[in-house]
Amino acid sequence: MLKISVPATSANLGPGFDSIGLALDLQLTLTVIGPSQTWQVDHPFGQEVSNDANNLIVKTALSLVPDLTPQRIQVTSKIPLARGLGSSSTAIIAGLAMANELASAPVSKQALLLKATELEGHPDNVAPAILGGLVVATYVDQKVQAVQLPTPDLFASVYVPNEELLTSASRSALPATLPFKQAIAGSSIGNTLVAALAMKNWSLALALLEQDQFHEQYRAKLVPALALIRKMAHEMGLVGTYLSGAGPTIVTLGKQADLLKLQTKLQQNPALTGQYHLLPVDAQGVTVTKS
Ligand SMILES: Nc1ncnc2c1ncn2[C@@H]1O[C@H](COP(=O)(O)OP(=O)(O)OP(=O)(O)O)[C@@H](O)[C@H]1O
Ligand SMILES: N[C@@H](CCO)C(=O)O
Repeated sequence: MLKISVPATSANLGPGFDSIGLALDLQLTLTVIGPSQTWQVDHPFGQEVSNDANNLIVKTALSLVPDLTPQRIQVTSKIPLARGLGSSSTAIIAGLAMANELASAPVSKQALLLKATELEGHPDNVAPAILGGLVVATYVDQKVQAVQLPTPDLFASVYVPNEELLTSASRSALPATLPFKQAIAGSSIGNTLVAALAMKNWSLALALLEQDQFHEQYRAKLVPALALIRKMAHEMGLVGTYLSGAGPTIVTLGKQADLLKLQTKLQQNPALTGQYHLLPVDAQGVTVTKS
């Protein structure tokens, strides 16, 4: 039996738009039961997600290895769909990893990263989901370059609103161009964030997480919880709140004990009735086990 596990990811990390991502310990697990007449996908997502060859996992697998024998597969996942925790990336990577294992000529991890990035459109979810931990990556001219930074000694307070927000809808709120001065400010903040993360200067990193210039201000109207949670965290002396991926999930990074207190306070607010997770970083990335 083949089992594949892929972590959720929180992309952007403030100013790291389309570039920085963190793997979190909330997993999608795919089990390949065995060959079948047709593709069959048992999953917990209801009718919104197809359970045959049209499923994103299967379509992705077939895009890598078109002549794969159909299989019966079982998917379990606690990662909510279309909420900013990289669910589509977990499906893409699970599909690619399955195809790679079943193929007669498997491809390298770097080739899988390129293929996953092409399918997702940007590397900030797929790169940490493959490599684990904290990854900074760029995808320009069909070329992906990814660097794994030291795994941060931080936890993530994750607030998941009840409503879905598709990445495509959230990207349509973004401007076509940025003024040069704003782009330079955004880039310098992002660069300094990467330096702070590399030097394990967590207090500076947490402050810079809140200084994005690329996307949060344009998406703010779609994600009212961002301003609210940031304000409530500030009232407790905590910085490090940002919009996870395309939203609507809001993440605050910090020390586990501080985040527990923050969540207790957030849960008392009648405007914050979504789901809460307090997650460690996933340092493994995708894993494959055979038994
Ligand atoms: N396990 C899965 N199996 C099949 N399809 C999936 C699975 N997970 C996600 N999808 C598809 O991906 C869509 C969500 O992708 P989208 O990029 O909008 O959000 P996300 O990946 O959860 O968030 P973000 O990219 O902001 O982190 C779902 O509506 C569904 O169509
Ligand atoms: N960087 C992407 C992540 C979501 O897929 C975005 O913010 O749109």
